[in-house]
Order: sequence, then C-alpha cells, then structure tokens
Amino acid sequence: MSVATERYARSQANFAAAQAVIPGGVNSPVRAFRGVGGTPIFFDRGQGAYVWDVDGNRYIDYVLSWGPLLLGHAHPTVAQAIAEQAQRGTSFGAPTELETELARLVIDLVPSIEQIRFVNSGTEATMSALRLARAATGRRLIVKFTGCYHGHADMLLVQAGSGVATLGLPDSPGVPPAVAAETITVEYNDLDAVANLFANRGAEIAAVIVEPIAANMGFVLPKPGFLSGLREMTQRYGAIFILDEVMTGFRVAPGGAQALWGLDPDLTCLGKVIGGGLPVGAYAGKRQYMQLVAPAGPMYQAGTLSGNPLAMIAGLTTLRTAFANDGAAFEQAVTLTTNLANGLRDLGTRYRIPLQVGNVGTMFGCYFLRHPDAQITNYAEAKANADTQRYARFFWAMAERGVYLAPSQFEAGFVSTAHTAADIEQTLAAAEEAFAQL
Ligand SMILES: N[C@H](C=O)CCC(=O)O
Repeated sequence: MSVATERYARSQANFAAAQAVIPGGVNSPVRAFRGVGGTPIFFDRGQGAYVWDVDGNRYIDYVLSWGPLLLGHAHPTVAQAIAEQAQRGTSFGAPTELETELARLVIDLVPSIEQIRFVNSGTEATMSALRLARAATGRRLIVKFTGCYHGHADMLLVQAGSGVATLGLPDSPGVPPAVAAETITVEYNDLDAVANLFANRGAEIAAVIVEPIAANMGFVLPKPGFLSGLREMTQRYGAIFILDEVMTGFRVAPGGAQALWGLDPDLTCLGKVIGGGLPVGAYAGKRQYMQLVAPAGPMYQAGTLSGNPLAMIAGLTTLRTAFANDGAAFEQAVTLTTNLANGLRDLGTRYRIPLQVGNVGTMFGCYFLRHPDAQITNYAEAKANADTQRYARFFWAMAERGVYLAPSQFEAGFVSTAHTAADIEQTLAAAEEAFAQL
C-alpha cells in the first residue's frame, strides 16, 4: 500500500513509540489499521464532525469513535455537563439520581425495555445478558451468527467479526474449547439453519443473540422475516431472544432497530451512544428476567464504576439533545446519511466500480465487491466477495483528501448531528476523485 509517509510522519513516530510499550501499539486491535495495510493515524483532537491528527491534517470523521458520538466530537452541551459533573465527583460507588434518570429515558425510548442495568462496556453487556439467559432457562447453549461481534467475552469470541475478521483470525487462543463448544454459530440470515438447530437441540438452547444489522462484518442487512423468525422460534422453544443493539441503539431510530422493525426481544444489549463518548454498556429487557439480577434476584453481576455519573450525564445529555424538538437533529443526520449512501451508489455506477452500499438511520456501510454480480448477505460472502485491497486504496485516497473512514471494510460508518450538507458534498467530491483513481 503506497501511503504518503510525509503526511503521517508524526503518526508514524507515535506508532513506533507506542509499539515499544503497548502490544501492537494500540489498545484495541481495530486501531492498528491492518485492514487497510498501513500504520495508524494518531489523533489529537476533535470538534463537531471533524478530527485532527497529530500531523495537523483535518478529516471529516465517519468513524466517530466507532459509533458513540451521535452529536459529533466535543459537543458543547455534553462537554459542559461532563465538566460540571467532574467538579461534583467522578464516582461514588453508590447510587445517584442520574442512573435512574437515564434508565427512565432509555425505557421511554426503547419499546421492549422495562428494566435496565448499566455496566461499563458492550462486552460486559452481552456477557451479562447471556449469563442472565442461562440463569433464566437453566440451559447452556448459545446461538450466535458467524461474523457478528458481541465483544470479547470467551463464549462470544467464536467466529466473530470486527477486529477478529479484519485480522483474519479463526478464533482466539485462550478461549477454553469447552466454553467455545457451548456457542453454536450459524450463518447470518440463514433462518432454516436456526430452525434445524432448534428442531435438534431446542431444549438445550438458552439464547439466540443477534445484531439486528450485522455491522461488524461491514454492513449486512437482515433479510425480511429473519429477525421476526428468530423471535418466533425462540418463543416456541423457550429460549431467550437477545438483540445486541450496541451499534444500532439510538442510531437507526430513537428506539433502535426494534422500534424501526417492530421486534420484541426478551433482552437488549446497549452501549456506545448511551455513554455519549464515555465508557458504558447496559443490558435491559423484560422485568421478569431483569428481576433475576442481584440483588433483586440470584444472578450475580457487579461493577465498581458501573453507572458512574460521568458516563450517565454524558449519555443523558446526548440522548436529550439528539432527540429534542421531535428528533429534528437526528432526522437531519438520517437525511445526510441517505444522501451520502446514494451519492456513493451513483459514483459506483458511473465509474463502473462494483459496490454494495447499505444505510439505515445514521449508519452506513460500503463494500467494494470483487465481481459486479456478487452480493453480501452473510460472513462467508463478505470474506469471499469483499475486495479488501481496493477498499484499502480507497481508504487512503479518502484520508489524503481529508475524509476519515473506518480503517477496515468489515466495519460500519456513522454520521453525526454535527455533519452538514457541505460535509457530505465534500466527501462525495473526494470519493469521485478517489474512484477516478481506482
Ligand atoms: N466494531 C468494534 C466495536 O464495535 C470496533 C471497536 C473496537 O473493537 O475497538
């Protein structure tokens, strides 16, 4: 990959220094830029829709810290709320009113949620939701979908997407085979395979966990009837249906994918946007299950910093701001996302570059395909049909033109309420130049 090294000189020096003291120089593998064959860009600051790297280059940001920054970087109201709370204390290890306020707001927004427990990350959320599903059913098996990523807990690091897909890893050493054996994987969108599984082992299955949009293998939409079919089947066999809305929550609609598509999961996992840019996660759902969580019930789960006031105020302020005035700011971001996706589709057609562009709400994804007639509806097809080398060239061509996209084709993109029509125009102009080069 030919990357203009002078432009990233300071990033590269930073990376060399980081590698000496941090494994691979990064604190999460997707930050290593392995999916685009270069070395990471180190960032210095962000404001609104823009980020600046340590070399002083400015970018329109479509990563937004992998989704949380629905209002963009350093939104003044969020920044002020965090600063004021920091003055009052950053953590008490005891309840605060803010937790109840955020819980109420989430319950108002997301249709299936009756109670919620805050944790510190999406990984904690999915891990706890699965423990709860096993506690509620007395069963052990978990069904997940190949290429979906639900964080890095042992039982979920099986055929996972995101960084695992980007690095091309099969699974992870360190996950005990006995633990992995209790997670059964099925291709995304393959309802027949799930039906077979339930027919054979239905009495052993504690839960089905799924991303409503498979946004950790790029951007794969559920086929019509796939998610409602999972709901129906889990109900029939007495298993728990867990919707992992860490990515889609408050991004595809104020009430998440479940509100958009009329789904009624037993449990929902949340993260990213509800922390407004600070570390947070949550698992939530029907009262009958949530009442099993200690101390209301016997299923133990805890956390020193869970529900900490900084994350709570950042999340509250973010959600209140995004959905004020009947969600006008959110709707504007949805319109811009649609315009961006349509613009990319048009360019693909004009320059005869086979693309599969998807968008829902403020999320989008863009696969470069190996063949004009290829399509991607699951992980096997993503691995076979996504032209990762061409995406890498596109990524760096866009970065040189001041547009920061996900440094892997197996990740989704995000738009914030801070993006403007001019940003989208500038992005499409950069994409046109990049396409002409490709
Ligand atoms: N796709 C991942 C999370 O949703 C990317 C973030 C990470 O692993 O650091």
